Amino acid sequence: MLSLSQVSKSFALKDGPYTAVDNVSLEVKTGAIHGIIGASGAGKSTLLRLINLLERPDMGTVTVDGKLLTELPDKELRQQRQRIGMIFQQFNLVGNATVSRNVAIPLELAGVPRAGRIKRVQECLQFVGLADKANHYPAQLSGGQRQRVAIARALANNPKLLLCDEPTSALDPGTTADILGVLRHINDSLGVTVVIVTHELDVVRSICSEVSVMESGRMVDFFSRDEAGFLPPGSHSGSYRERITGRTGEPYV
Ligand SMILES: Nc1ncnc2c1ncn2[C@@H]1O[C@H](COP(=O)(O)OP(=O)(O)OP(=O)(O)O)[C@@H](O)[C@H]1O
Repeated sequence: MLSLSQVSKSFALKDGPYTAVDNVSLEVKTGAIHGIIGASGAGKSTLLRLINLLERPDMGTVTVDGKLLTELPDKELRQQRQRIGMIFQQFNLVGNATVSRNVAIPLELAGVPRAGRIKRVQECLQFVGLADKANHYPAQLSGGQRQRVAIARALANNPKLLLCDEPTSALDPGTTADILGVLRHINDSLGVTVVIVTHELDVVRSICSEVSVMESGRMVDFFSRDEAGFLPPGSHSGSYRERITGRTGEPYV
C-alpha cells in the first residue's frame, strides 16, 4: 500500500542545512495500523508529511497504492492526495464553518456535486457518531468531538490511507481510548490502512499492528505485533522495543 524508498528531507536553517529525515525506507501493507514512534524532534511528523507530499522529499521515492507520487504531475498528484486522509493533533478545523461544512470542504475541492456532498457528509457524520452536531461550530464541541469531525472530514473522499499526526496527544485518557476505537473501526470496517505518528507508547500498544522507531531522522527499528507480541498498556522501561514488546531485539538497520 505504502512504500518509501531512501527518502531524505533537509531544511535550510540559519547555520546550514538540517536533515530531519535521513534516508528512510519503509513498507506498509494494506490493512496495517502502522505506528511511527520516537523522541521529540526525531523526524516523525516530517516523515508523515512526506507520505502525502505535503513536504517534497529531496531524495527518494514515495509510492501509495501503486502510484509513484514523487513522479506525478501536479493535477494527478492532487487527485491521488484526495485518497489519502490526514488528521492532526490540533484537529485543524475551520472555526467559522459548521461541522457539516467542515466535512463538505474536501468534497467541494474534489468537485462532488451538491446532492452527493450532502449525502456523503451525513454518512461520514453518522460513522463518527456526530450526526446530531451537523449544525454546530467547532468551538461548541469537546476535544474528542472535534477530532471526530476531523476524522469525518478525512473520510469524506473514501481514502485508502489515513495519516494521523499525534491524533490523541491533545486528549485526556478516556477520550484517547474513544478516538483510538474510531480509528480501529475505520481500519476494520472500511479496510483503510492507517499510519499513526505518536510519542505515546500506549497508543502503539493499544491499536498498532506494527511499529517503526525513529531517532535523529533515521529509522532505527521495526517490529510487528505478530512477531514480537505487544504488552498491554502501562509503563515499562528500556528501549522502545522493550517497552512495547517486553523483549530486546536486534536493532533494524
Ligand atoms: N519546516 C521546517 N523548517 C525547519 N525545520 C523544520 C521544519 N519542520 C521540521 N523541522 C525540524 O525537523 C526536526 C524534526 O521535526 P519533526 O516535527 O518531524 O519531529 P517529530 O519527531 O515529529 O517531533 P515532535 O514529536 O516534537 O513533533 C525538528 O528539529 C524540527 O525543528
